[in-house]
Amino acid sequence: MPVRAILTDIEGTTSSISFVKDVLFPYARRALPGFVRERGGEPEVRRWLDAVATEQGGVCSDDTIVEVLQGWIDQDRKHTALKALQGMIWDSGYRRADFTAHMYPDAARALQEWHDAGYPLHVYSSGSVPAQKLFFGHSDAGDLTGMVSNWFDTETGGKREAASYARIAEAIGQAPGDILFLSDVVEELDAAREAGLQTVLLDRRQDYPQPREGEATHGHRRVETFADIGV
Ligand SMILES: CSCCC(=O)C(=O)COP(=O)(O)O
Ligand SMILES: [Mg+2]
Repeated sequence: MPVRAILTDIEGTTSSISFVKDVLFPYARRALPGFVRERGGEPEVRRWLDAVATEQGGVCSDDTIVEVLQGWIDQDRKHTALKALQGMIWDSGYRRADFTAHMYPDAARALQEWHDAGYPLHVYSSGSVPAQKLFFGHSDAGDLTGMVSNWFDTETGGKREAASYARIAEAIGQAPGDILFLSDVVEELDAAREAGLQTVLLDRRQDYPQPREGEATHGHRRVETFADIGV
């Protein structure tokens, strides 16, 4: 089937899981107490802190909210409030050049080639849209934001829900069957396939030392790098 647009995940797909788990998450974990102390009064920050308190059953002190959020980081919870707050914290890390975002060279190369060939590129990640833009804007391969037409996060819906992919297809104005979704998580690919998208599983040795083969691929086409996708 022809592909007319590409939708990609970030962590484990364009970029290594270890950069997110070993650099970004610990950075946010450490910075959280100071961030909440200094910026907890800003409406855009308070809105998400209040969302955490509500989920905990009501009124909570800021110290408790910080502990809850740090626990969610440890569990890799893909909670929209956590992701929004993490994005705000990483902003200063990127601006101070404390780190650049990992981007596999094969991913940067393929995205550039597809962009040059006229394929619209879109991103769908559990990271908040501002965090995605920071990530692509401060990547090891330079500022890649100009290549991306649309950004989607969990405000569009969960990545394991077919309805999210239907919403994305609608938003970008493409028939679901014309969109190729790339991810390292089979449950996300299952949801995308249910919505009618084409799918490819990224199964990178650095991120997944044990190849996912046979039933573990859930029938999705499996590649180890973007160079093998061959749009
Ligand atoms: C792009 S922000 C940093 C990554 C992150 O927080 C995350 O949860 C990534 O999840 P993904 O959906 O890209 O696998
Ligand atoms: Mg991923």
